[in-house]
Amino acid sequence: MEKQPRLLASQLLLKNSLFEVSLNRVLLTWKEIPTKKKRVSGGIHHPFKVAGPRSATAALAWIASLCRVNWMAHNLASEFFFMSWLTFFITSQGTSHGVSVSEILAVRELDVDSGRKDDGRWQKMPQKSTEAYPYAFTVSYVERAWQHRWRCSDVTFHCLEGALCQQWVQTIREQLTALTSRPKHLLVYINPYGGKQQGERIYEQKVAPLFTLASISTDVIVTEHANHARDHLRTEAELKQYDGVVCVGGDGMFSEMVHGLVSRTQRDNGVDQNSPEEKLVPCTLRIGIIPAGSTDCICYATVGINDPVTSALHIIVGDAQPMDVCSVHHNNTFLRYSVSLLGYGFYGDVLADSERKRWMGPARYDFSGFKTFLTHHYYEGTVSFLPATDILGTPRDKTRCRAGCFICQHNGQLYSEDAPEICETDPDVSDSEYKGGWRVIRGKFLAINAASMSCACPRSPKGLSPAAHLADGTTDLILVRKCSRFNFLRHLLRHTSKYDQFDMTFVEVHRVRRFRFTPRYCQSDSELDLRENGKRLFSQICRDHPACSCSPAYSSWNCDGEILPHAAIEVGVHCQLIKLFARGIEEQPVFEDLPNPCAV
Ligand SMILES: CCCCCCCCCCCCC/C=C/[C@@H](O)[C@H](COP(=O)(O)O)NC(=O)CCCCC
Ligand SMILES: Nc1ncnc2c1ncn2[C@@H]1O[C@H](COP(=O)(O)OP(=O)(O)O)[C@@H](O)[C@H]1O
Ligand SMILES: [Ca+2]
Repeated sequence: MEKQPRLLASQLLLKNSLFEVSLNRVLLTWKEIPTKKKRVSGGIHHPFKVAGPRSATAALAWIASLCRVNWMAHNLASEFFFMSWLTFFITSQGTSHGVSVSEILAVRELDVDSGRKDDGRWQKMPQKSTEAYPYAFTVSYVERAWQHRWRCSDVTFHCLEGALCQQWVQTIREQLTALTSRPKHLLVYINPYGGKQQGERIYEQKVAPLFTLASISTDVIVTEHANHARDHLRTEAELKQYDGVVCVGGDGMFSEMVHGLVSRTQRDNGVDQNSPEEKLVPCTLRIGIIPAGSTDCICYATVGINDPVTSALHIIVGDAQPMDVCSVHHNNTFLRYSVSLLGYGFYGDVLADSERKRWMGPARYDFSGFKTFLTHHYYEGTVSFLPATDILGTPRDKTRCRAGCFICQHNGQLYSEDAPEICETDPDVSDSEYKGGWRVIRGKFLAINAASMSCACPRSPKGLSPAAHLADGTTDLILVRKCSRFNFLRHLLRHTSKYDQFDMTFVEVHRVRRFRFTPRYCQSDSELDLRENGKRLFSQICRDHPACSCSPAYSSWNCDGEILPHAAIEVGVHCQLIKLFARGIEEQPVFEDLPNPCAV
């Protein structure tokens, strides 16, 4: 990294030891000044002094718990490396600590005499420092914890003189003000009925205090009915005064934000959403999501964890992650947008069944998932798709979409240059054909899924399509053909293990820019409206299947947790149409459970 000029450098007291503290445009660092008196015996006390547990006993307990968790999570070989790394970590004499200025949340002066911070919070002051170093300031910053979690950590420095203390506070504040990507004013929507109905509590207890700490002002709306947030965003909200919109809820609530914002942007720019070929205008406002839902796959796949504090901190530091959005049309009429899963067959049936069991909370998906698995329905139809052949990456890659993803950058660039679509030559598949660059596949499917991102969630930490990208302008079309119950179970279980769910003869996956689906029994003139005419056409099917152990003619589409009213749809991907307050999943050291000691 280019050496940055120092803005400030002082000797300050931290936990009764003198530290050389320095600040430049990118880093705040503090390094203990060794004195004979303060020499620390046994390495364990030292590295944890600032960033970890507050005593050696606590540190040992903490390490023990990490080992326990790690033992369960990793195999023996990785355990060995974990212990070697930990031994190195414990015995190293590193005493420098650093935090990136972009991850400082706030700085405040401390009223040492009263032992009270200027935000009204109390803290215990060490006796020695109050006497010798009577002025103090506290820096709150992002600390990385286990499995992609972020936490707010504090470090308090004590100064000999009040002027020096003020100079530090003022300089850090100036640095923070210069970070223009940080939001100052947010519009927040809370769904009080999402997930375990904890949205309001989560916001009040975990998120609002962090926004206050970071001097972010908010207008908060607790939604009163479904689509309240969508309609407010689309028509009423005075968006110019906000730096972003935030929802507290699940993927359904996030979908409302996307619909409100995307529709508003198209309307303001005179774009007709009903035309499937229309190029949509990207939204400028960023969307934040505080997870309080049932699946929380948007958070899981963009941040790495469904943790409200982590998501709030990503909003505060002003992260920006572009994301693809699929538009779904039927007969040149706009139906919905999708950012995660479009699923026909299995996931459509799970959703349709689970909607009647909302009272069960998130467990409804497990119940309906099991029930749908037992029914084992398949659906006939034709899938046509435009393969994305001009891009980097395939759905079978081992690499994953991570923070600063090169594939998303590269393919996003291609998309904005409107690169021509190139098509493969004839395939050697009996029930598929090519038509003008489109590939056509007819068959009987247990599931047809389009994953525009990995769709990782607590039920499936690697997701429906582990190598899918958040912002590459494509969606991964997964076709699961009719197979035995046993094989389908094997396929489903592979979503929860390290084994490849696509490496099965009845599963195929294609990275596509557009696709269409037409169910076999689709009436071309008056297309069946599933919402009004939800009954399944068993009688038609039974003529084809005399034994009558058959499936209904139609499933429904699960579009990010909403049921679509039509089975025949056309889908197009709009590259990087929206931006989230996120940065993609950060790469972590091999042993993810360890905190980052911020050593420089
Ligand atoms: C026998 C073991 C089966 C394990 C299968 C696990 C596969 C799970 C993949 C789930 C992908 C979920 C993609 C996200 C979909 C959400 O948009 C949607 C709505 O979420 P929310 O608003 O929070 O309610 N969730 C679902 O459709 C749930 C699907 C669950 C299927 C078991
Ligand atoms: N106040 C409300 N009352 C009823 N439904 C609501 C309300 N606010 C939002 N919704 C709807 O609730 C649905 C589920 O919300 P979501 O936050 O995604 O929770 P979950 O993850 O449990 O499905 C969304 O489709 C949203 O439109
Ligand atoms: Ca994508």
